[in-house]
Amino acid sequence: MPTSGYNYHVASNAEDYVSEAAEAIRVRLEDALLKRGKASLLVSGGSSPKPVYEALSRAPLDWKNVTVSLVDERWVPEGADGSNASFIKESLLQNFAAAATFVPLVNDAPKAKNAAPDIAKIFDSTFPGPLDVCVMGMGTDGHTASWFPGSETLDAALEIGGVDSLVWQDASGQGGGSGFDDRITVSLPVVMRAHNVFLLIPGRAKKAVWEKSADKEIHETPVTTLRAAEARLHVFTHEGA
Ligand SMILES: O=C1O[C@H](COP(=O)(O)O)[C@@H](O)[C@H](O)[C@H]1O
Repeated sequence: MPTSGYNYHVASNAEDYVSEAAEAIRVRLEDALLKRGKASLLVSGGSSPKPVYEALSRAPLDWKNVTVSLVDERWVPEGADGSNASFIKESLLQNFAAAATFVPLVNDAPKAKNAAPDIAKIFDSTFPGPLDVCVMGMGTDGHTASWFPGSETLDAALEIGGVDSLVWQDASGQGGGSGFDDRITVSLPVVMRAHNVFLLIPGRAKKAVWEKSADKEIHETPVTTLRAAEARLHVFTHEGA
């Protein structure tokens, strides 16, 4: 399988996928902490990265100097169903990782559209430079972050020369956002500037979606655009169910 310059890690089972991905992320965070005394980590919600987050939370890093935020958020208050913030607090920000600083992507505005510029200001001052690690998930419809196929707002997120770090998205495209259509997401330029981009897509079904996406157009299968990160992209999957 040609990988156009990115790193493709195919484990033989789910257990190895989890330990290998968690270790690879740990190494990049440790490297940033050694070089700069601090590290930045953006994480996705979803089922795919969950066991990796649980393993990473037990890594004895200098977590008090790690700032964590989200790749995307569904526009629901923290604690409500579908909240990526709650999910990250329950999966990643436990054990040693409980010492990290967390920056949410939601406020009490009624719609993400109106809130995105204010949240972007906080995001930009928290993360003025390239992120150390950006962890992406993927749905079987080929979305990553909240970049949904067929969404009318997708162009704003994928604009390569765009200046907005965070944009509002209406996920009610072809597949929809699982009932969570009002969303905020990082834009493609933020991900493309990151020092390390991890795509966590466990199992044969997601692996097949990723491999087929090589020939797809980005509006049809947005995840394919991550290939542009080349050697900074680390894809972790496994051959199991
Ligand atoms: O809606 C979302 O879904 C994707 C993938 O979720 P998964 O459950 O299929 O792993 C996730 O990456 C994204 O952060 C989330 O908002």
